[in-house]
Amino acid sequence: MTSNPTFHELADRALAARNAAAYGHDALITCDRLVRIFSADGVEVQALQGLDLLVHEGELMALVGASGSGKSTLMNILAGLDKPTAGAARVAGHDLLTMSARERLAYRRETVGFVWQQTSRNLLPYLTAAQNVALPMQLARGRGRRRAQADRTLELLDLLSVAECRDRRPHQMSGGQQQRVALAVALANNPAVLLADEPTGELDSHTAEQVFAAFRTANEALGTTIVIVTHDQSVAGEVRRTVAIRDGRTSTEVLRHSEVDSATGRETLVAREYAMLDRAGRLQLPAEYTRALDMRDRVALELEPDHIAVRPDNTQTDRHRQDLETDQ
Ligand SMILES: Nc1ncnc2c1ncn2[C@@H]1O[C@H](COP(=O)(O)OP(=O)(O)OP(=O)(O)O)[C@@H](O)[C@H]1O
Repeated sequence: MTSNPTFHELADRALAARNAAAYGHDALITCDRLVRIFSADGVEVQALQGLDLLVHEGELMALVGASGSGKSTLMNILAGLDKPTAGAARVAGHDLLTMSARERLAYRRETVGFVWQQTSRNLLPYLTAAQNVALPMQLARGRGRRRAQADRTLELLDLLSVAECRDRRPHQMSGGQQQRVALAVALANNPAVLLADEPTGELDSHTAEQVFAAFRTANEALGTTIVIVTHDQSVAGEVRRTVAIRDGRTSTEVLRHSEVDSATGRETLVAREYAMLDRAGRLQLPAEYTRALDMRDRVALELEPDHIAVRPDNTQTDRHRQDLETDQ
């Protein structure tokens, strides 16, 4: 039985709630119960159904999920190209729900950079690589400081190992070179966040590796926070954190860290999978786990000192067995 709280206890609780850090206060990207509903021909599609996600400054992380799970919807919202229906989304201090059209334009030019899957969507075909990289700087800051812009253009092309492409137009470059130049374009204004939607989707595995290496270089050398949507297992397997989206919500997360074998001195990457617990206490159990134990509709929970046990609901099978026994 719970006793009624005293006035002092209530006052302490109110103070603690006021002082509690807001969800995601120290994150660069905060998605808090994000909802996006599309209506087409009178039919509603809930592309995001209360998605929670935190990304911290300096992270390089991957988002994975089946087709239709909501990855592109989330990326378009983070890119400032689409608005959520409900919930909260903040990127580098910008509130993506309440931004004015003018702030949205500045946000897209200066706070986020993006690289899309289709190489043709990333680069202007009639400009050289160097002109493509310089363009966002000219649009954001006007035509002044041309020397500084030219220097930064060359630095970025050099950093991403495509300096030799500076005077070539997109059709004179390979697919991998185009994506690395696209990365330089996206980094031109030194964005806080770089978003990439299947950037290696149109490339063979060897070229994909080189392009992914360029993303890693950008993350390590410039400290840019990077979120990559990918189907590519070799990309998803190489980042420290992979978040899976299922039915418009974050479902599981794989964290990787390196461990050094004390005997051989060899370094290996160790991965561990976690399920996401949202703030309402909801948890998505992996489908293969629930299938393996034939868990449906209802499960039994038991609180143990250091874990919570989730067991199949045996009352249904017990009742079924009792029914059979009574029939005999
Ligand atoms: N503009 C739109 N109008 C109506 N429904 C949409 C729209 N955009 C997305 N959807 C729907 O929202 C859901 C999520 O789509 P989304 O494109 O975000 O998935 P995805 O995970 O990126 O898939 P894929 O890997 O195939 O690109 C899907 O059911 C999709 O049909």
